[in-house]
Amino acid sequence: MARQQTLMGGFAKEPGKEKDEAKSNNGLKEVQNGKLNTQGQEPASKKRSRVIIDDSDEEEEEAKPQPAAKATKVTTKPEELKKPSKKDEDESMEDKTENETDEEYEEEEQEAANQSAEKKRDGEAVKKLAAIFVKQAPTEDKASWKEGEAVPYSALAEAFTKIEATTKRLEKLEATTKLFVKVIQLTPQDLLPCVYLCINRLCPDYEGLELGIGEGLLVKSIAQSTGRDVARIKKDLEAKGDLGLVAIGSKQKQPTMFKSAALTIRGVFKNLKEIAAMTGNKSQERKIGVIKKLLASSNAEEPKYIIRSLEGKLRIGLAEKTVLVALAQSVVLAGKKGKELASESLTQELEKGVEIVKAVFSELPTYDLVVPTLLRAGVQGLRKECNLTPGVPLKPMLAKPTKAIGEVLDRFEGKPFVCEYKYDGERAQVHYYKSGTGDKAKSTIQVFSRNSENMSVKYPDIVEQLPRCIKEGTESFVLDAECTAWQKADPEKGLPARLLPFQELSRRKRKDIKVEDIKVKVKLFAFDILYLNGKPLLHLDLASRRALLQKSFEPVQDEFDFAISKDLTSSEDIQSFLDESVKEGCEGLMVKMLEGNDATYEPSRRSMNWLKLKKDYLAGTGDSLDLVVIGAYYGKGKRTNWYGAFLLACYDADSESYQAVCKLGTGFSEEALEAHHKTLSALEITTKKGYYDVGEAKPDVYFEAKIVWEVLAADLSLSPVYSAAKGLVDHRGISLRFPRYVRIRDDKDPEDSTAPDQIAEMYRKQAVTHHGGGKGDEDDGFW
Ligand SMILES: Nc1ncnc2c1ncn2[C@@H]1O[C@H](COP(=O)(O)OP(=O)(O)OP(=O)(O)O)[C@@H](O)[C@H]1O
Ligand SMILES: [Mg+2]
Ligand SMILES: [Mg+2]
Repeated sequence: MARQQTLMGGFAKEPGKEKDEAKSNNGLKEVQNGKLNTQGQEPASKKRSRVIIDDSDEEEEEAKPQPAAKATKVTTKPEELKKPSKKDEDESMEDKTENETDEEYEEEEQEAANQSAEKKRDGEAVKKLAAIFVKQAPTEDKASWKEGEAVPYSALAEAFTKIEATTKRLEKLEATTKLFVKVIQLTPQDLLPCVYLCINRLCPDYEGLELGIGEGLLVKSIAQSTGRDVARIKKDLEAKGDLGLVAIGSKQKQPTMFKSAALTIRGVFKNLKEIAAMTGNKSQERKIGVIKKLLASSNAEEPKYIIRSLEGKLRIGLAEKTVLVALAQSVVLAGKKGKELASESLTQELEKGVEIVKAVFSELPTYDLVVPTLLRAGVQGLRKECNLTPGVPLKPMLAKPTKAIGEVLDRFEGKPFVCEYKYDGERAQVHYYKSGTGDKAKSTIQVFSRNSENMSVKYPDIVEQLPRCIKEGTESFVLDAECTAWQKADPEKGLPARLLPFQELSRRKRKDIKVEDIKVKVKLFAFDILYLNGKPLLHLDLASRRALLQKSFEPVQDEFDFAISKDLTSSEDIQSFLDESVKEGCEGLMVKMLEGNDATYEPSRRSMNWLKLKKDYLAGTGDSLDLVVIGAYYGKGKRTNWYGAFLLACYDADSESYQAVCKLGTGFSEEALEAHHKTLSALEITTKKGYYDVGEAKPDVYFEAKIVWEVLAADLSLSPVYSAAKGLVDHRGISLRFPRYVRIRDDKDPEDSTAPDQIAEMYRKQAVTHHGGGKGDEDDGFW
């Protein structure tokens, strides 16, 4: 059966998708041959549809979609942050010198607790779960379907209902693991779509297919499928605030005429993919057609989850990292029965499994390869076969903000570090690999954004320029670099070549770009290398990686260079290097640990081993924030035609909710206000979304959460009005004082906006700095 062979998520056999399917099957074939190598694959060149400023006539459902569980960071529970165990406390007390301040104690305890919290939490969860599984083997649970049959969607909806009903991570993990175990035992080919539905995604980010269907279209679909008026549905939506619930309610009001075939996991997943891929003429009607069918066949809680999946927000509190832990555990558990489960070593085996799956996934973040390999070769096989592979972008390492040079020196405590220019452009992860031999040999260059979006279409000039900087002997690589707007020297006017500000870069078109038409030239500044000639380099320290980087590439005028760097130690030298970087058009410096275990590359982590020191740090909050526009206030006086101010929010990945953080009305030029009005008015929605937590804020209109803005503030304060980071520092939320608009961040998705715990950290740090000095705490990135 064709369907059963397409483990890789390529169920659809529609015209125009053969390439994808070939790619998927190709990946599968290679995995089955016991060799994992995506190098023979075609580059994924599908582009994500995005909202573009000045392009607001795009249809609603074509707007930039937002997947739900795209958690890219860990939010450590506040109670775990604040209360290190008694033992930890005792141990850390021993090291302290007399003259350290209380704030420093707190900061250090917090840092230590934070660093190990995630590991401990996973370890404990695994132990507790093992105990549960020993008592009641998940492998012996009854399933609602038979071996080999397509897994019914109801099995997933039931698991979702359990997961949604609890706030305990352990219970969420247990329900997810049990479902996966059954799927592996009875219908393993459905595991991949099952995992994707749990994280509410359709494919890896770099393939660019996303959910996030607009409210209007969903309302219409519900109306048509249940024979109710659009106006009534909207009324219900205002009352209930959740389209999922509205869908269930509407179905209950509908007379049941005949019973249609039950939905299956693979069927729903295939339909979601089809809907997301529909574009162009009549796509709106076609989408409604598929959604209507899905709703017609759905029962009980199913319509709720279908609608929420389509919206792009599942909101059952199931973070991707929990799904990944469940995946690892279920693979370990699936083959075990009775006695084997009771064995002492089960806990260790589960812990090891989780560790391996997480480590491998951070290097090769694609379920399309990880899931089939796990099914075929188990956890041990996964470690052997799956590694960082050019063609599959990894989540970049991120930096911690600092407020003063003293803080940088404190952090590195005499260990060697390097200061580099912090270029103000766009992050570019450049992949290069060769495939085929002889006449068929070809090399592929791909440029990925910080969101793993394929930017090769936006930057055909990088693709064209790149081969010139590659030295002989460099056969394959993954580079970490910043792509900046660049002005060539003008000898006639006597002007030297120079960096251009970020705004110039954002003027570039995103689609249909021809190299000859490009006005804004770009230059690439490489600062790291993650893979070279067939070998991943993540585990080497930065000093070694840098040496390899410099050995393998050469600067090309106006096209490619290494990030300018200096190994400095004194604060005076750092200060003058910072001033110099700013004079050259940079944002400041990046300061990085150079040697030892703390200098490895940590994918997706906002690490203490990379610090950013920006020119405008020295006053204010230390860093700008990237916030989502969720509402607006009508303008007065000169601004009557446009919005006068906006309601901004941060994104909390754990609760999949947007938390209001401030009202913003300054920093805009008239042109900017006009352009924002054009973009945002197309995103207006009927009522506040259930997942917007706005506290006491009362904007005049709400928007779909799509647009991210960079914002600066004088400082942060506790607020009875706004809900951001509520409970992390205080029972009140945190708000920005004197916020001002800086620019649009179209390289960030709403889910990549500043997180509540970053805001809490900025607030705490500000309080500490008022007392002089103090360290930030480690953020565990995705993990
Ligand atoms: N030498 C460098 N080393 C590392 N990153 C650099 C360097 N020069 C410029 N960058 C850029 O700086 C970014 C980190 O600082 P920045 O404040 O711009 O982050 P951001 O994109 O706003 O994200 P966030 O604020 O979430 O960290 C990197 O992601 C990278 O794009
Ligand atoms: Mg930047
Ligand atoms: Mg930033």
